[in-house]
Amino acid sequence: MIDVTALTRTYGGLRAVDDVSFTARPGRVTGFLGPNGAGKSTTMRVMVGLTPPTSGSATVLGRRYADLPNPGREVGVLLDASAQHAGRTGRETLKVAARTMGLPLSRVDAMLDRVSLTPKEAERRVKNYSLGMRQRLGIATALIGDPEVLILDEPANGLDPAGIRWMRDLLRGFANHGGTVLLSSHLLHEIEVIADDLVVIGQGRIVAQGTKTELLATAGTLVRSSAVAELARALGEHGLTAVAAGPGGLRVEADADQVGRVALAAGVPLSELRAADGAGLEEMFLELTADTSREGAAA
Ligand SMILES: Nc1ncnc2c1ncn2[C@@H]1O[C@H](COP(=O)(O)OP(=O)(O)OP(=O)(O)O)[C@@H](O)[C@H]1O
Repeated sequence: MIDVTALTRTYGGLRAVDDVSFTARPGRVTGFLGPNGAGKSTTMRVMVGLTPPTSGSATVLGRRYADLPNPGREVGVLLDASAQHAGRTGRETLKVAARTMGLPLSRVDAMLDRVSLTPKEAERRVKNYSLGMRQRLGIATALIGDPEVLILDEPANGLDPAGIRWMRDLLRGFANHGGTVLLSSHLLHEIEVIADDLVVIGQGRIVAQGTKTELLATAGTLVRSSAVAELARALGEHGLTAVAAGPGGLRVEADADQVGRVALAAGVPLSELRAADGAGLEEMFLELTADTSREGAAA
C-alpha cells in the first residue's frame, strides 16, 4: 500500500507537485500517467525519500520510506535505469544489492534468471548494456529483496515488444500475489493494458483518478456510420454530446445501448458500435491534460 496525502513540492515559484492525494492498493497495478513535466518523477522521488516534500506526505506500508528498517526488503524501486553504476557488471550490481539487504547470494542467480539476463550478459559491465538490459537489471535489483511494493518510473522504456509483454506479465503476477505496483508511463496503451487503477496528473495536479473500468466508461461510445451527419443531428436532438472520431466516426458521451437506440429511431445505418476503449484512454488522457500539456498551452 502506498498513500500520498496532500503532497506538494515546490521548486522556487514552481509547484512541481500540487496537493496530490492518491492510494495505490495491494493486489492492484496502479498506473501513474501524465505528460512531460507533470510531476510523476517528483512524486515518486518523494515516496522513496530522495526529495523532501514541501508539505503533505507519502507513506509506503504505513511509514515514511526513511523510517522503513530495511527498505529494499519492503519496497522495490526503479527510478532511472541509466543511473546504475556503469563500471560494475550486472552480477556485481545484484551482489551489492543482496549484501546491502542481508540476502543470500543465491538470490543473485535467481533474479538474473527471473529477468532473463544470461550468465554471459551478467558478466558484462553496465556501461555496455542497452537501455532494455538496464531496465531488466533495474527490475532484478528492485525484486531481489522480495518486497511487497514496487515503485517503477517508466519501466517499459527501451524494452522491445517481447520485453514489454514480459514486463506486463511480471507485474501482473506480482500484483496477483498481493503486491502493490505503482508504475508511471507515457505509453498510454501499455498502461491501459496492464493497470487496474489510474491516476492522471497534469502540471502537478491530479486531473482524474479511479479504476480503469470507471475511467474508460467516461470515455463513452465509438460509433461509425455512412450517414454520420444525420447521426450527429439525431444524437444532438436527444441531448447527447458527440465529437468527431476518424472517418465516419463519432465518440459519444453515452453508453452503446443509448446510442444504438437513437440510431435505430432515426433510421441511421451503423457500421460500428462499441465502447470507446482502445483509443478511449488516449483521447481521455489528451483531453484531461490538454490545458496542462505544452501542446495544449501552445494551442
Ligand atoms: N530539482 C529540480 N529543480 C527544479 N525543478 C525541478 C526539479 N525537479 C523537477 N523539477 C520540475 O518539476 C516539474 C515536474 O518534473 P517531473 O520530473 O516530476 O515530471 P515528470 O512528470 O516525471 O516528467 P517526465 O515525464 O518528463 O519525466 C518540471 O517542471 C521540472 O522541471
